[in-house]
Amino acid sequence: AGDYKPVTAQRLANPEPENWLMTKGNYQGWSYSALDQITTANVKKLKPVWSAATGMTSGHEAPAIVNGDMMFVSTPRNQVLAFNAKTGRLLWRYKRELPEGFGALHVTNRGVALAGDKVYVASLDCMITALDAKTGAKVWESEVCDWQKDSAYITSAPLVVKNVVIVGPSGGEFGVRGFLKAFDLETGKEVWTRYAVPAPGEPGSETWPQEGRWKDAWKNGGGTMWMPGNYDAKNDVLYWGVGNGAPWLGDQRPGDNLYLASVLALNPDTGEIKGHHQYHWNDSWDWAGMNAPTLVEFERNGKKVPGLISAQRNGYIYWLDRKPDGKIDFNKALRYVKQNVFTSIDPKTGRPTYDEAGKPGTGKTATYCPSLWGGKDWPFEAYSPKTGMLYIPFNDNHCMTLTGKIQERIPGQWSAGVEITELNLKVDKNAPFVGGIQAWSVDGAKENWRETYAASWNFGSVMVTAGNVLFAGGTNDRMFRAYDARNGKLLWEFPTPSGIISPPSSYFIDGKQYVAVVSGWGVDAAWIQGKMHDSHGWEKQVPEGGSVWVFALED
Ligand SMILES: O=C(O)c1cc(C(=O)O)c2c(n1)C(=O)C(=O)c1cc(C(=O)O)[nH]c1-2
Ligand SMILES: [Ca+2]
Repeated sequence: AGDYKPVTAQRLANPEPENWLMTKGNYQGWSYSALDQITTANVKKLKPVWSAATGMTSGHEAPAIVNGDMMFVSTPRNQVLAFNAKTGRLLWRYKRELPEGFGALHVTNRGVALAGDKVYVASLDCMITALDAKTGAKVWESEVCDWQKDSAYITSAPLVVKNVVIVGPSGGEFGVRGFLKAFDLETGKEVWTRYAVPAPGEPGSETWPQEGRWKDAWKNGGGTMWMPGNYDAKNDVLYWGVGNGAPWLGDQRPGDNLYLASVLALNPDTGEIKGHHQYHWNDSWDWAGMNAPTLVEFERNGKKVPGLISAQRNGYIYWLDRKPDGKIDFNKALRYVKQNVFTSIDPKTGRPTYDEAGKPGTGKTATYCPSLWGGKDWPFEAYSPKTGMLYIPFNDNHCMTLTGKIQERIPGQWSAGVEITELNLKVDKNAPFVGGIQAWSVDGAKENWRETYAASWNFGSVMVTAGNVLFAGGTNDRMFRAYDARNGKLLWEFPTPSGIISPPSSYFIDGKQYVAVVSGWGVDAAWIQGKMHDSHGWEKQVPEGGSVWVFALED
């Protein structure tokens, strides 16, 4: 491909339907394709066009990113593959060896970012690397974190905004104080850093212990920003989700603990905080708030207003007002799975009150629902402007019993305040399902339809198209499925070699619409499957091994 079309800021702000230039397809985070060649009427005729093994096991969580006829797929263990998107021919392979002694809790990667003639990828060992899109040759690399000293690792896809590429490390279970860093696209020089937990004296620090036994809690307080953010290009505001508290037990850091379990509105040029909303204070469940909300407009008193919507791990869907200056106002929150902790939500502020019996503490056992994986973990929701619905891959009928303790923080080791062997997941044996998809009308704030899976969790992102087709993997039976986005009717399915936890994407070349997805089960989905084997007798393992799949309509 000698004619690689540079990915400009204008293209990112207004992506052509033919391409899939970023993880969720657009800056609003819609996971929506405006292509409509594949429809509810013809999707039955979808056939595989090409596939390719990635050569990696573990969880493949990156979408196929497409610009013109080039496709980029990142895989576990620091690998990027470039294919001809039409033929499947492998164009180049970049691989970065993991340093000796490296270990991480989640050995995965959620995708690359594109800008200009470069491909940006963050790696488990805390580096961000710019590659030449045409050849895969390394152009620059910069350090985001220190995997040894900070016990941090990166799984997130970076996000490009104007002239910077932004990413943050993981490590909420290792006591990492979360942050984002922005790097200059051309030189790789660091432009800004924004910590999610304020240092003493900074705004928000008053919500952390200032003295006494826990006065240093902020230093390892968590709040990792391990999922990519979204961006309001019109008002130039970045929205990024903030993860769980560290350790998990809130009584080891008394206070609300801003900005844990929150969404932050940031100035993309400086990292300055312009607004925030905290979903729940003093996070004690690993429920986090790392999923950036989806940018939509919703109806209020017959008028469309700019808003943010998201299904959070804590079991509630949030409608928030998005102000041009970055301020975020609470509008409403509705429960979408069983939740036994919030007893009420303040209608003005969104602040919940808790049933203390459902809040684990140090030496205190509590059972809470949903379990730490939440109503929805990291998989992306999707929004269709055609149906006006938000599609949520969800899991219900599961709870967790935890007993907190004081764990010494040793770099590189689990220190969440609970023994990793004592994560007591309890799935209701009488429940008719665990995983599923819910479709909610954004304006009407009500559930329109749902699909449920009797014998599987759902660990897959969903993607919706202008042909009103909703594509979804996520189940342990290895299927890739297409639903009617209007009513949830199953229209087509195809078994892939492994289970699918990567987000589907769509693109268009030479008159043909393609749908791509990466098969490759692993990480938490695989861990949970093992637990379900023990408790429910489900198949112990879903076959592992990554492969890229591309589908189109038969001629
Ligand atoms: O606190 C963190 O830094 C952090 C990072 C990650 C990650 O980077 O994948 C996960 C989680 N937490 C987490 O709580 C979680 O449930 C989870 C599931 C997965 C996955 O890939 O299936 N990653 C992560
Ligand atoms: Ca976590």
